[in-house]
Amino acid sequence: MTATRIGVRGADPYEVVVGAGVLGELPGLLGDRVRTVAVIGNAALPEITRPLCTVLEQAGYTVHPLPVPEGEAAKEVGVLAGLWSEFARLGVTRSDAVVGVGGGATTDLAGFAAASWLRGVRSVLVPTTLLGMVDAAVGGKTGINVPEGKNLVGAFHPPAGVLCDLSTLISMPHQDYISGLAEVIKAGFIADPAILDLVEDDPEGAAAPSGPHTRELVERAVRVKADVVSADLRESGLREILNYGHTLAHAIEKAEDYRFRHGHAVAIGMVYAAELGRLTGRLSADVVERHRSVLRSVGLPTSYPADAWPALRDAMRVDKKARGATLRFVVLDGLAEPGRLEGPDEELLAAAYREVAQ
Ligand SMILES: NC(=O)c1ccc[n+]([C@@H]2O[C@H](COP(=O)([O-])OP(=O)(O)OC[C@H]3O[C@@H](n4cnc5c(N)ncnc54)[C@H](O)[C@@H]3O)[C@@H](O)[C@H]2O)c1
Ligand SMILES: O=C(O)C(=O)C[C@@H](O)[C@H](O)[C@H](O)COP(=O)(O)O
Ligand SMILES: [Zn+2]
Repeated sequence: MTATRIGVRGADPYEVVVGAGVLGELPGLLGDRVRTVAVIGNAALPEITRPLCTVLEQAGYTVHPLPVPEGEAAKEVGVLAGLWSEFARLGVTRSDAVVGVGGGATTDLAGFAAASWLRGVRSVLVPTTLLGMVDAAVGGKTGINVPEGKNLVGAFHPPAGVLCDLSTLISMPHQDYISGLAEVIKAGFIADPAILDLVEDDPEGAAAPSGPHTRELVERAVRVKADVVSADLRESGLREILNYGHTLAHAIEKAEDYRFRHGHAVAIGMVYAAELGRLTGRLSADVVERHRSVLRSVGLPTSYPADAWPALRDAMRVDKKARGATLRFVVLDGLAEPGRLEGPDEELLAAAYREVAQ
């Protein structure tokens, strides 16, 4: 089957290539001016990283594999500092490139390592999770976590290309795949409700990496993201819609010391945002219920402990959409009609939380 190429427009346009068995496309995305490639790969995925390094070596690149801890443990300043030392030792220059191979945690780190080294070297991202393909690797948000909050240190640094080889999804742990579905469903609520129809028609198929609609779901979600970031790379307005559900989600991730899957937190956060919309008279109860039903149909959580509220409320203060002490939320005025809720009062915030509390 041929690969699909989805363009991301902007000052430095690039392509997101989607298909099965497409790792051979990597040299084409790196370009022929690059000589040396630092491959920052999730250490738990040698069966993906090794063949990819071979593809690069056969294409004539000098390849330096740099394994990093799997998952969220990669998004730490110590790991990033270790990569800077490696870049210095290897003599990585501005004519070289970084390739990031792994889930969203790995590509966020690799992207930021590329953004920060020599004030920016070329990167190509090879996401190996559903979440990475439909969201993290596309759009140029890169970064790491700090104890004070999620993704608080980072940069906008668009990749030179993104390679989504659907065959890498087969080995994914089920719960991590489900976590990625939360971002797919998010794309459905904010922009492309056909995604919701596909999931609702066959939740079991949607929850399987080799399901009948996997490719269509990936491509639809990538198109949503590509269109948004093409119009607003630096999140000066439109891009905020991709943050639907994330204000509460990041607070949950912090409260759980980053051991709670991102997509699971986003699922709960979307129900919270939907409740904010309903309680302010902007969103119908039917659409709120649709959030719960579609998320639950694939096994995503929609509630969180009641006693967590004070800590979550405190953590939401550092949300990047906030302006000073004023919290700002992405809410829906209807399906695919994202809007903003500015400065909600404390009672409204707590009332919406009571609707998700268990
Ligand atoms: N930059 C962005 O725009 C953006 C968007 C969404 C999410 N994110 C970030 O992405 C991260 C979450 O990404 P994720 O869900 O991909 O998590 P992840 O990178 O932690 O990967 C999840 C798990 O899957 C394993 N894994 C990855 N690929 C595999 C494969 N093919 N086979 C078997 N196991 C595999 C990993 O080892 C890990 O244990 C969060 O840090 C989140 O903040 C960033
Ligand atoms: O690309 C974006 O913009 C997003 O908000 C996508 C989110 O799914 C993603 O989790 C992102 O990393 C969150 O960004 P943050 O700026 O809130 O840290
Ligand atoms: Zn997200």
